[in-house]
Amino acid sequence: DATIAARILALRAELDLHSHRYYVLDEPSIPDAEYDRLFNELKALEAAHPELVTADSPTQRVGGAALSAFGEVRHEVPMLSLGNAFEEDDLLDFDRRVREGLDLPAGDLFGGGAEIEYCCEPKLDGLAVSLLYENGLLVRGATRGDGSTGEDISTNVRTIRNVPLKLHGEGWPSVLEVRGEVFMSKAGFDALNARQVESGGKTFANPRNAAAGSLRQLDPKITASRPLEFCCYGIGRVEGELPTTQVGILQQLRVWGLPISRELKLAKGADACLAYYRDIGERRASLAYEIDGVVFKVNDLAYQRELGFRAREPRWAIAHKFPASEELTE
Ligand SMILES: NC(=O)n1nc(-c2ccco2)nc1N
Repeated sequence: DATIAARILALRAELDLHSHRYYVLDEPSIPDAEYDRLFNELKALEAAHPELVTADSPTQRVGGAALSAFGEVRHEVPMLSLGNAFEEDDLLDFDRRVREGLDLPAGDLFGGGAEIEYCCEPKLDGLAVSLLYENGLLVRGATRGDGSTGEDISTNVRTIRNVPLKLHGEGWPSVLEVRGEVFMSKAGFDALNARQVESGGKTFANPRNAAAGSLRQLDPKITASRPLEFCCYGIGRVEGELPTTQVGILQQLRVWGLPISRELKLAKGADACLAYYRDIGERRASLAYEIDGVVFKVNDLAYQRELGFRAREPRWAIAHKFPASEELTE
């Protein structure tokens, strides 16, 4: 009846708010035990009134039966990998190529000429994923695959606790494809391997393999049991309005409930990018997740479009890698 339906809607709204504060704002608002109590109350009410269940209810994260195979997804906007910089000079070359590509003055010996603004982030070492939202609802998830065709992992991405099943607030585009990295934290990885040893399951070599193996499970219940996280870093297909800078878009995605990197920064010019690279490099061991470099992207989207994509890599972005860690060379 109406009061039950109202209670169900109130519980969903409250649970979504707590998830948003916990996963996106990093400001938990209630103890986990209280969250679980509300969640169980909603689960019980929905079990008694199945006709009131909707796909965006927090109880609908873990799908049903295991798939026999993954469907295929065609990426309308190709998901490309990044070109690499290894040395400082490679980064300076990148900045020079960007300025040349935009017909901007190369800047005199003393670094004159308007500096290019870059959006800076750590390069998470997980696997790239596309999430498609239509009218604010999560309707599909896909792996990068070969950049043009990926695997449909929609039931599995729904089990990732910090992926919103429904966008927050309002004003989001009717079609919004977001791209980001699915990864496992160092602590989550260690705990998973410990559990695998206990249960006689196989252990994983590193968090990236663990994330890939967990996400590409045909049984969503296994994926749901793995400590996966998602971090947004860009967009694909969009029908509607978005801010006109990379940083502005990411900050807007966060408002709509999508998690972004807490290390996001705007840098003016190549020297500021080098300072960011050095700062993240110094803090790398203490980060909660594995990274293999940092990523610099031209912040102005009009500039990004003007620079376009060379063959298979964006001209407007570069991954600046750290030296491979010593254990890899043993
Ligand atoms: N792995 C990672 O953290 N990435 N990957 C990109 C990317 C890949 C292609 C365009 O952008 N950006 C970030 N922060």
